[in-house]
Amino acid sequence: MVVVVVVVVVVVVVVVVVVVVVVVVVVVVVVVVVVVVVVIVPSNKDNQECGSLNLYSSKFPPSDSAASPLPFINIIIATSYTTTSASESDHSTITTTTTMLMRLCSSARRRWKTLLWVLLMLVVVLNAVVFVSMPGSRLGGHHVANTGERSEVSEVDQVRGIRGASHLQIMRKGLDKSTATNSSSLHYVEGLTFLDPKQTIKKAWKDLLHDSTFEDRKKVAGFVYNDNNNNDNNADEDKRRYKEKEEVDEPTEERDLGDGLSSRDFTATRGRDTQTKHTRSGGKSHGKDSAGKNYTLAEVDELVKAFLSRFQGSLLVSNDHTSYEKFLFKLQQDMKWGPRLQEFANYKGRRSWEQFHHGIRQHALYDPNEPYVKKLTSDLQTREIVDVEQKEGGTQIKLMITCKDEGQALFKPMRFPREQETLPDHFYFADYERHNAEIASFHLDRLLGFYRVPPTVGRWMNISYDIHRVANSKLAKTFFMSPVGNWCFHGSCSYYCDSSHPICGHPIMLEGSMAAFLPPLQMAKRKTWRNPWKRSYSKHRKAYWEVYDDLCHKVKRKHPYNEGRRLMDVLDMSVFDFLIGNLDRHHYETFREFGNETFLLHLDNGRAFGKSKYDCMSCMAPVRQCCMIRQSTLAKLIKLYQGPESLSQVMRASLASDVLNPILLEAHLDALDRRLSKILHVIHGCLKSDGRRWEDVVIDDGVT
Ligand SMILES: Nc1ncnc2c1ncn2[C@@H]1O[C@H](COP(=O)(O)OP(=O)(O)OP(=O)(O)O)[C@@H](O)[C@H]1O
Ligand SMILES: [Mn+2]
Repeated sequence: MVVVVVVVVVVVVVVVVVVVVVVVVVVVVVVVVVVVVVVIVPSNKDNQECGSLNLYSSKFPPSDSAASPLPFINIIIATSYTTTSASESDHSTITTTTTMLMRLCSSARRRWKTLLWVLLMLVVVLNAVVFVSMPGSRLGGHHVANTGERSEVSEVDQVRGIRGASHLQIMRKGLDKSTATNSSSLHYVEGLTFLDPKQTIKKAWKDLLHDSTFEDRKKVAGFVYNDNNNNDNNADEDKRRYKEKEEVDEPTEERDLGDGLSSRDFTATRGRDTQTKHTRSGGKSHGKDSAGKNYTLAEVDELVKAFLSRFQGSLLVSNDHTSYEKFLFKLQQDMKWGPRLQEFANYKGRRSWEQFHHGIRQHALYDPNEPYVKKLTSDLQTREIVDVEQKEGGTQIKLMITCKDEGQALFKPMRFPREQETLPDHFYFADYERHNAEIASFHLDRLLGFYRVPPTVGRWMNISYDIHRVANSKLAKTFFMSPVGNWCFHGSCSYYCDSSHPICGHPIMLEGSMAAFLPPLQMAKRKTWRNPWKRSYSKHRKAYWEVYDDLCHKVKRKHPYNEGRRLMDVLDMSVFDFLIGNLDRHHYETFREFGNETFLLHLDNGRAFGKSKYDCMSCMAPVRQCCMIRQSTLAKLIKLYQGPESLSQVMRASLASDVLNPILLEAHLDALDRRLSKILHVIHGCLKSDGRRWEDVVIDDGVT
């Protein structure tokens, strides 16, 4: 009996002791965890991860610092950050406390083992329960331990949810994030206030944008960090080297320029005072290179002569001294425009982007003579930005920008300097896009009187103020500061959207192209068509038309190419792509409600102007294989060949209006003149071969 009583007492005492020990351990663990999570971890995080980024609020942490979704694992990780000794710093997730308990478990006598394991589990569960109910835990329902920001975050998220349905509707409800409270917590350009458009004296800012040279602006942009100044020196050095290389690379007598033409063919007529040539030098001088090289060809001179005598007296032929601008204006006097898009026909609106949508017609995207076009390009370049998100689709990062006037634009950032050409071993489809190619393509399209590219301008963006401040959370997470202190982001997409492909400011200002946004698809549906002369997009295969020459015969018989303007539009597109050097025209789009008798939208010209010394003769395959060209297009090309101004001259003058000028380096402008001659050479070849008549080759479909 006594023995039994003693045993019971001993057991009770032991149990009580164990319970007391466990309670003490639990209390200690809880206290440690609370101290670590509430006090140590946040400050530790700031110091460890934000580093030089502590200019920013908690909305700008590097994305990989995001907390683990499992809170108690977080605690353990956090504790191990601060308490593990050197020997234990193997990034395991075991805390000092849990290690202690585990050691106790393994060294205890067998009968206590089970009990201790249960206690260990209890401690872990308790940890979890305590953490889940703490502010700052994601499972607890709060994002950051900043209560002031909490409601705003969820409100913005809510708005974004609706935004998915109709962006414009939400914009119309007066969402203006530039004045929303989130900007208050974001110290966007501390220490760089002179670059902040809001704080800079307006005039100085205007001067910087409009009256300074490109070099001046680059210097200002790179002013803050020495590293960048060094980079500038390197860039200058590269430029010098590039120039020297250019001289070396200058086409020599023997060099084949494609399509069987060698530079000898061009120089053969150089200096020859033909009737067509002498007028070229009469053009207004724009500097050393403005006269351009003489790309006259004997065969082309012959074509021009025949054209002039054939169409003398019509609008297709002008006086030798008539400027190209005047010639184009006259030629297009009786241009067909057609009806407007139904949705916008009866609403002109006051804002430039509304008038742009109102101005879309069956036969052209815009009318360059309407005042809204100038207003639109200026708005795209200067309007305050109130919302930025990534535009889905396509391979490269592009941003959908909303300005304060609710106008929207597609922004493509600058990825590398203009001097950098497409690498020789890169396929066209692996090449980066160029913002300046988008801008230059708009100008060329307008000069050719096509009006099929949405108005596109250059814009300097303050990465922090214009983009990050108003970016949605998904995009905002990808912002960071590069090792030399440049502001960067990479967005999220299927290719090229990671930290090895950053888009960086210099140190904070970034160049890019802004293309006016077409009406939302819900209001004006578009149809995407496969280009019959699409490339294979394979390293190994060739497309049918690259192997056989008879694709045009097949295409001509097929709907919608067998009637109306469509085939001629595809040929115009081929001329356009050859001039800009764009191999990436896999598809084109049209506005559905205009049916097939409508113009083709020339969207996505970002891969153009990649190689100034190379002429993509295969881009001309549609024209060469069909041996056809629209009459008005030929007339414009001949006028530019004839002068008084060359294509490079009118392009140079047109591009000068852009804030990012120079848009194209001289080598690319020069290429335009060379390529123009080559197009006319192809047409000459068509007229000469197989006894083709003019009517078979030069097609008048009534579209000018
Ligand atoms: N100005 C615009 N307004 C509205 N939508 C546009 C505009 N420009 C382009 N888009 C749409 O966005 C899509 C993607 O644009 P774009 O083709 O320029 O991107 P991308 O990344 O170069 O594509 P890809 O990788 O296919 O070459 C286009 O197919 C077009 O439907
Ligand atoms: Mn593209």
